[in-house]
Amino acid sequence: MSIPELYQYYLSFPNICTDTRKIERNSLFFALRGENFDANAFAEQALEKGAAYAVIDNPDFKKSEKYLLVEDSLSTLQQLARYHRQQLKIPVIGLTGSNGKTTTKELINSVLSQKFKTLATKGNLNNHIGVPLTLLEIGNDVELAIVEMGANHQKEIELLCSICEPTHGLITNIGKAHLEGFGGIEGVKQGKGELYDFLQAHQGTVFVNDDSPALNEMLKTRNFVKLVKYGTDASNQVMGELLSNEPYLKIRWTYPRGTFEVQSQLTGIYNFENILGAIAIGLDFDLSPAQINAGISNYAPKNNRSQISKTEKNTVIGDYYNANPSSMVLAIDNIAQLKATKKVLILGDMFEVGESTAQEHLNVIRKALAYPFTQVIFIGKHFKEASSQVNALFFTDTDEAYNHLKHQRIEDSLVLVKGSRGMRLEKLMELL
Ligand SMILES: CC(=O)N[C@H]1[C@@H](OP(=O)(O)OP(=O)(O)OC[C@H]2O[C@@H](n3ccc(=O)[nH]c3=O)[C@H](O)[C@@H]2O)O[C@H](CO)[C@@H](O)[C@@H]1O[C@H](C)C(=O)N[C@@H](C)C(=O)N[C@H](CCC(=O)N[C@@H](CCC[C@@H](N)C(=O)O)C(=O)O)C(=O)O
Ligand SMILES: Nc1ncnc2c1ncn2[C@@H]1O[C@H](COP(=O)(O)OP(=O)(O)OP(=O)(O)O)[C@@H](O)[C@H]1O
Ligand SMILES: C[C@@H](N)C(=O)N[C@H](C)C(=O)O
Repeated sequence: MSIPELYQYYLSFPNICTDTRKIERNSLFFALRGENFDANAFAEQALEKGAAYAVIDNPDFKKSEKYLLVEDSLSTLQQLARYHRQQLKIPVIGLTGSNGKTTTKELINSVLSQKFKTLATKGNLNNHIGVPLTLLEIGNDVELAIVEMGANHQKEIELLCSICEPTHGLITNIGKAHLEGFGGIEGVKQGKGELYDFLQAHQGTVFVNDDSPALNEMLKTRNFVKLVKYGTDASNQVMGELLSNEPYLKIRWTYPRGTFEVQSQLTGIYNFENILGAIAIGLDFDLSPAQINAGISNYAPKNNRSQISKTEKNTVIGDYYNANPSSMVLAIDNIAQLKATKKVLILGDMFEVGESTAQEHLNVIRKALAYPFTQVIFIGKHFKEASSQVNALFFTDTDEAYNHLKHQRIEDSLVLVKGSRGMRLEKLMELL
C-alpha cells in the first residue's frame, strides 16, 4: 500500500495507536516490533477492541481487509508522519540538546500557546516512534508545532528532522549525555549538529544560546539565513540576567524594545538558559512581552525534572527522570547555592556514560563531597566501584538504600534526589 493511499485511511481515522493496552475506538493501530513483543500478534486484539484498521507487516496475520499490509510498520509510520507534515503549511520548531529539551519544549509551548493554537510533544515521546506519533497528532486547527527530538547515536536527529522538517530549531546545549552511543563529546556535537545541518540546508531559523562555547563553535562551520542569539552578554538579540533562585528563578530580560522581569516556577540555575530560549522564540513569533511573561510564569513542572515538593518532613527536589555528568554537576552546584540549614544529596548512578563511567562517577563523588552538605548518599554500582569514601554512604541499589532510610530517616532537610531513570529513585520518595 502506498503512503498516499494509507493517508486516506489516516484522514478518516486520525487517532494512531501502537498499544493494545491503551487502544481507543476508531483508531488506526500500527503493529510495531519491540524488545519484548511483535505487535503483529496483537493486531486481531486491536480490531476486537475497536480499532478501525490494523497496519501490519507480517502477512501471516492478515485475516481480512481490516488488516493493512505494509513492508515495515515502523518505517511506514515514519513515512506517513512525514507525508502528513508535508501537507501542513505551519511552522515546526524542532528541539534537541543534551539537557533541558523537555523543560524548554514545555516553556516554549506555554509561551507560544498564549497566541497560537499549538501542539507540542507529549512528555518525552521524542524518538523514532515518538516523533512520528507527535506529528500525526497535528490536526487542521493547529497553527504551530513544537517537536522534541531525542537521540543517543549519530544520524538519529537527521532521521527525525527528515520526518518533522523543522522550520525553526534550537539545540539547548551540548553536554556529557549519552556519551556511550555518541562516542564522546565531539560525537555529541556531531549528532546534535544534524539539526543545524537540516536548518542550514532548508533556510530555517536557528536560536542559539550564546553562553555555550560548544554551540558557538558549531556555528563557525555553518551559515544560516536567520540566527537569533540569546544569552547573558548585551550583544545578544535577547539578553538575560538571573535575579534570584530562592528556590525559584527570577529573570530580567532585555530586547531592543525594552526590559522586563519574570518570576518562574522553576528551580535550578540551569533553567535560566531554558527560559531565555523560550523568550527568544516568543519574540521571534511576535508575542508581546506580557504574553511571553505569562507563558513563562504559568509553567510549573510536574514531571520529576527538578520538581520541588514539600513533604511532611523535608523539602525535596525530585530530579530522577535522568542524569548524566553535566546535569549532575549543575544540580549539585544548584543545591549548594540554595538556602537551607540541612542539605542532603541522594545521587543515583548515571547511565550510558560509556568508557569514562568510572572517572565521571568519581568526579561527581569529589564534587559532592567538596561541599559541606549534611549528608551525601550514593546509590548504584558505578558509584560504589568508583570510590567508597568514609564521609559518605554508598549503596549498591535503590532497595538497599530504601532499607537504610527506613530506619535512618532524613528530616528537616532540603533533599536533592537525582539519578538515571533506570535507578528508580522515586521509590525513596515515600520515605522523605
Ligand atoms: C515500541 C514501543 O512503543 N514500546 C513501548 C512498549 O514497550 P513494551 O516493552 O511493552 O513492548 P515492546 O516494545 O516489545 O512492544 C512492541 C509493540 O507491542 C505493543 N504491545 C505490547 C504489549 C501488548 O500487550 N500490546 C501491544 O500492543 C507495544 O505498545 C509496542 O508498540 O510499552 C512501554 C510501556 O508503555 C513503552 O515504554 C515502550 O515505549 C518505547 C520505549 C518507545 O520507544 N516509545 C516511544 C513512543 C518514545 O518516544 N518513548 C519515550 C522515550 C524516548 C527516549 O528514551 N529518548 C531518549 C533518546 C532517544 C534514544 C533512542 N535511540 C531510543 O532508543 O529510544 C532520551 O534521552 O530522551 C518515553 O517513553 O518517554
Ligand atoms: N539547560 C540545562 N543544562 C543542564 N542540565 C539541565 C538543563 N535543563 C535541565 N537540566 C537537567 O536535566 C533534567 C531533565 O530535564 P529535561 O527533561 O528538561 O531534559 P531533557 O533533555 O528533555 O531530558 P530527557 O530527554 O531525558 O527528558 C533536569 O531536571 C535538570 O536536572
Ligand atoms: C530515560 C531516557 N530518556 C534517559 O534520559 N536515559 C538516561 C540514560 C538516563 O536515564 O539518565
